[in-house]
Amino acid sequence: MTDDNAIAVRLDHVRLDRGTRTILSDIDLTVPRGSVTAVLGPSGSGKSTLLAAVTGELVPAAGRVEVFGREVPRRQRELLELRKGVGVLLQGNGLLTDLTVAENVALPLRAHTRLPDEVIGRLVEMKLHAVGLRAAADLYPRELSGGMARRVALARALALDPPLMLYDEPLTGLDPIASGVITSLISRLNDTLGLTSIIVTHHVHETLPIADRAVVIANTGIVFSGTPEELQSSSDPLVRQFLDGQPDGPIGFDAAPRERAA
Ligand SMILES: Nc1ncnc2c1ncn2[C@@H]1O[C@H](COP(=O)(O)OP(=O)(O)OP(=O)(O)O)[C@@H](O)[C@H]1O
Repeated sequence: MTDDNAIAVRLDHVRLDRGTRTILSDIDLTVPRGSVTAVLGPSGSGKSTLLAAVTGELVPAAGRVEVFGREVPRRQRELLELRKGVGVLLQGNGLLTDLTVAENVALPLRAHTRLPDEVIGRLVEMKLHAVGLRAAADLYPRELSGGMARRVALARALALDPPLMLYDEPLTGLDPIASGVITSLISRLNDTLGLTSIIVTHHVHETLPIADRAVVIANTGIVFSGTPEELQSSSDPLVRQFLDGQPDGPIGFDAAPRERAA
């Protein structure tokens, strides 16, 4: 247990394995409440794996993961309770195609609350308003652009008013304008709703302007942690290779992450 209310997420000496492979090891990370933290790193470095440890989907092989001062529980019932407080926006949006936009956003409210239809309707309207899509309530996902679909998924992730938002590659597949809309929405929602946000991405240049903290993972560990300004001015060869997109250097882009003895 930590008594530090200023911390939303804390990883303490965490090791994360997938099967017999160690993906991340000895990870220490603190995410301050109210902040936007960008978790950056090359493809396959373990960014999504890190998020899976925060949602309790992946149990750490070693160490401890805390969300709002509580260790991420292993028992299903407690885990479900924790997950109600964690909004997750996945790359694929996960919208159900035979439901309207409003019905998609209502899903978490129907699954986790006993609110009357009328109240759910009002809440859905508010969430859609928050992402600028109130007028799209009766459309079906196939009628939406990629950027609109991502915003609907964002409204749905916000449905239960989670204090913590996790974004897994929120800009993938979006054009620069839609990317700009999503990044400014993430930032605005974080500030106006008093959330804490973790954004996992390889879109460094689009994400850093809205980030308070940046973390770079590579070669099974955290190779940088600091402010976006510190990141940009870092002369660490690993960090530079990643930021400048150089194929040769200390990060083996094409190689599978190194195996480590457990
Ligand atoms: N469910 C799983 N079972 C086994 N291996 C997995 C699983 N999920 C991910 N991995 C492996 O773990 C490593 C890290 O994957 P992860 O998806 O966390 O990386 P990432 O940094 O998010 O990559 P990307 O940017 O490509 O999504 C990869 O080598 C991947 O193949």
